[in-house]
Amino acid sequence: MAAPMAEMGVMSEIGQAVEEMDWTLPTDVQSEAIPMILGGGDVLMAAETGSGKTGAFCLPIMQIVYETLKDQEEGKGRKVSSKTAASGGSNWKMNMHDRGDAMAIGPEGLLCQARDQQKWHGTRSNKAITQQGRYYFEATVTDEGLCRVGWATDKATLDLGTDKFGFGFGGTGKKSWGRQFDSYGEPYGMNDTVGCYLDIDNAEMRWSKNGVDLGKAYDIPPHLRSEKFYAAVTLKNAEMEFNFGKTPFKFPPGKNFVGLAQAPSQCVVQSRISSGVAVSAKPAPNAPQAIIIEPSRELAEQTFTQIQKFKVHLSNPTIRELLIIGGVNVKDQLDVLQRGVDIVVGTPGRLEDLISTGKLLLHQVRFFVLDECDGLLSQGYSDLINRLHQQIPKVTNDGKRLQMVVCSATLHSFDVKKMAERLMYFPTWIDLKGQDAVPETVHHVVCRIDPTQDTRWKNLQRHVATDGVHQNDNISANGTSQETYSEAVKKLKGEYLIKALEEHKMDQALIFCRTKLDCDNMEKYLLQKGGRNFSCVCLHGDRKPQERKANLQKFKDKGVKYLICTDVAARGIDVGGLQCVINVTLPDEKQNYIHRIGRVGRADRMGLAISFVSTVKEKVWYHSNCNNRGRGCYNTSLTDHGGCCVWYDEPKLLLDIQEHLDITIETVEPDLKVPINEFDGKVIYGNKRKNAGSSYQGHVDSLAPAVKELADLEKRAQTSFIDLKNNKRFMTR
Ligand SMILES: Nc1ncnc2c1ncn2[C@@H]1O[C@H](COP(=O)(O)OP(=O)(O)OP(=O)(O)O)[C@@H](O)[C@H]1O
Repeated sequence: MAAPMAEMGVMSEIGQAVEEMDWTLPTDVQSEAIPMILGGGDVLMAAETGSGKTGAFCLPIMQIVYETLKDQEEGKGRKVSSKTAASGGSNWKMNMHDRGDAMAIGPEGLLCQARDQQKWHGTRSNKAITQQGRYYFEATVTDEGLCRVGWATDKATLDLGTDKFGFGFGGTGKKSWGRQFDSYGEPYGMNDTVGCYLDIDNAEMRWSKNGVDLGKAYDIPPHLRSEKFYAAVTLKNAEMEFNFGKTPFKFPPGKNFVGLAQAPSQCVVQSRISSGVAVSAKPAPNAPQAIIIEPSRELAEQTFTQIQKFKVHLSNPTIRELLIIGGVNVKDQLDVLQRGVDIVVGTPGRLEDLISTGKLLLHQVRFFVLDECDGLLSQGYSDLINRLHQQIPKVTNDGKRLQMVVCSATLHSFDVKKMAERLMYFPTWIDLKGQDAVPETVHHVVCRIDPTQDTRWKNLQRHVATDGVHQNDNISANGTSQETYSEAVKKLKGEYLIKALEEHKMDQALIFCRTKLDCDNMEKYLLQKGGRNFSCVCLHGDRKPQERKANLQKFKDKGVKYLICTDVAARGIDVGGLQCVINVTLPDEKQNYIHRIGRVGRADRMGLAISFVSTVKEKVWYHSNCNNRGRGCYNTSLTDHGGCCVWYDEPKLLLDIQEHLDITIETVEPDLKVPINEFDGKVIYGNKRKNAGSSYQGHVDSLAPAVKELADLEKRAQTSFIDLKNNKRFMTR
C-alpha cells in the first residue's frame, strides 16, 4: 500500500512496513485520520470494530515522532529564523530559547506553562531594559499552581529569586531574592493579575495585585544597577499569561511608568540568548513524545506489538517504544525509561504509578491518545485522564501544540463528548456512520433460552457448575419459582454452548461469560465434556498476568480451540481470522455487546456471533459493595438488602442493545441453526468477503468530481486575480 499511503503523506519507510504486513489499501478510517493527524489536528475516531483504528493513529504518530527525533539529532527544530531568534521579532515576549526543559511557551510568547509537579521551570523575556526609566508588565494566573514572577538579570538562573541576580514575588505571598523568602503583600492565585514594577530611576522594585500597590519590595543593590533587567517567571505545574503593554493593561500602572512595549528603543537590548543556547540539547530520556492509554494489558501489548511492526524500516534514529502495564517487573520498565523512550503504551494504573513518582515525565508529550476512550471513562479513569492532561504542556518545547486522539467503536456517549469539549482542541470527528454500529461483516443472532419450555434441566445428570447464588434458596426439579428457573437457565446455558460449538463445528471461538467464576466453571465443564474436542483456556482478571498472556497466545496460535473470557477481552483484541463469538450472557453495558461481537468480522473477514438470552430473570452475583470484590463472599441476598446479588434481566438488556443500534437482532431457534441469508452459503466465517476490498478506491472516486470542481474554481480565481493585477498596473501607469 506504499502508494496510497504516500498519497496521504505517509513516509515510504512506514509505507513499506505496512505493505509487508499485506495491508494493500488503507481502510476508510485510516484514509481519513492519517492526514488529519499528520496535519496537526485533534481527532475523535468513531469507527466500527476491526476497521483499523490502531494503524490510523499509530502510523502518523510514529512518523511525527521519528521526524522530531531526526530534527533533534540534526539540531533542527530548535533553530529559528534569524528574524525571530535573538530578537524574538519586534514585540516583547517570553524567550523560547531561554527557558527550562518543561516550560512551554505559546506561539505569541505571552502564555507560559510548566506541567512538572516536582520542579520549578522558568523563562525570561526576549529583551531587557538597560537604562533609566520606569517600567511595568502584568502577569495573570490562568491555571492553578505555583508561580513566581518579577525581574531577572543575565546572570540569574531561571529559578527566579533563588540567587542574587533575580527578584520574584510568589503566589504564596512571599518575595524572594538570593533564596531568601520574606512575607510581602498577600497571596495570589487563579485569575489574579500581578503587576511588576521596575523603577530604575529610583533603583527599586514593587508589585501590585489586581491593581492594588503592595509597596516597595526591594532596593536594587548597587552591584546590579548597571545590569540589564528581563521580565522573568518561574512556575511549578502552573500557567501564566503576560501582557507587556502591546494591548491595554488590566490595571494600568501609575504615572511615570510605561509598559515594557513602550520603552524607548535606546533603553532596550535584545536577549543574548538565541536558538539552542540555554535549552538543553537532549530531552530527558524518561520524557516520551507520545502516551497511548489502553484499557487492558492485552490491548496495550497488542498496540505495542503493532508499533514494533510499523517501525521495522525506520532507522537513524530509531524510535524507542515501551510497554507500561501492571503485572510486569517495574524495574525492567524503569531500566528502559532510563535508557530513553519516545512512545509509551500502557494501562492506567501502572502509568499513574510511574508518573506520580516522577519516573515517567510528561513535559515532552505531544501526543496523548485514549484508545477505547469510553471504556476508560466507564472504568472510572476520568479523573486520571484529567490529571494527566493537566500535567502535559499544551505547547511543546519546540512550539508544537499537544495533539489528542480519542478512539473507539462506541464513542457516542455523553461522557466522551463532555471530555472532548473539556480537553480537546477543536477536535474533528471521524465518524463514518454517525452512530455506534456493528460492521456488515458480523452476522449476529440471538438464541432465547426458556426453561419453562426447554425442561431438559430437570434431568441433566452432568451440567455446568452454577455460580451458587441459589445455595440458600428452595429450588427443586418440580418447582416453578423464579429461583428455580434462574438456576435452570444457568444449567441450560452450558448445554446451549456445547450445541452451538458442535452445530457450527467451531474450531475457534471466543466465549464470553459474565463473571470470572462463570468463566472458571465453563472452562471446567468444557474440559470435562471432552478433552481435545473442547480444548479451552480462560482469560480474566483473577488469572496471573503471565497466564493471561500465555492463554491468549495459545488461543491465537490455535493451541486451543476456545478462549473463555470476561469483558476484559471485549475490547480491541484482534485474533486474525476468528470465526465465532458466543455470549453465554449478555454484557451489562450495551457498548460491550458491540465490542464483544466485534472480535469477529475484522479486516473484511466474515464472522458469526451468537448470544444466549434467558427469557426468565437470572439471579447473579453483583459484588459492587464487596470489600474483597467478591473473593470469599457468600452473601446471596440482593443488593437492596445489603447483599451481593441482583436479578439480571436479559430481555431488557437485549431491548436496550437493539434500541441503541436501531436494529432488530435476528433470533435463531434452540437448534441453533442459523437461517440461510446473505451470509450463510455465500461466505465462510473467518474468511475474507469476496469482491469486497476496502472502499478506499470508491472513496477517491466519489471525491473526484468535487476535487475537479475545486481545482477549476481555483484556476479561475487565480486567473481573475492576475487579470486584476494587470488592470491595476495598467490603471496606475
Ligand atoms: N489497511 C489495512 N489493510 C489490511 N488489514 C488491516 C489494515 N488496517 C488494519 N488491518 C488489520 O485489521 C485488523 C483490525 O485492526 P484494528 O485492531 O486496528 O481495529 P480497530 O478498529 O482498532 O478495532 P477495535 O474497535 O475492535 O479495537 C487487524 O488485524 C489489522 O492488522
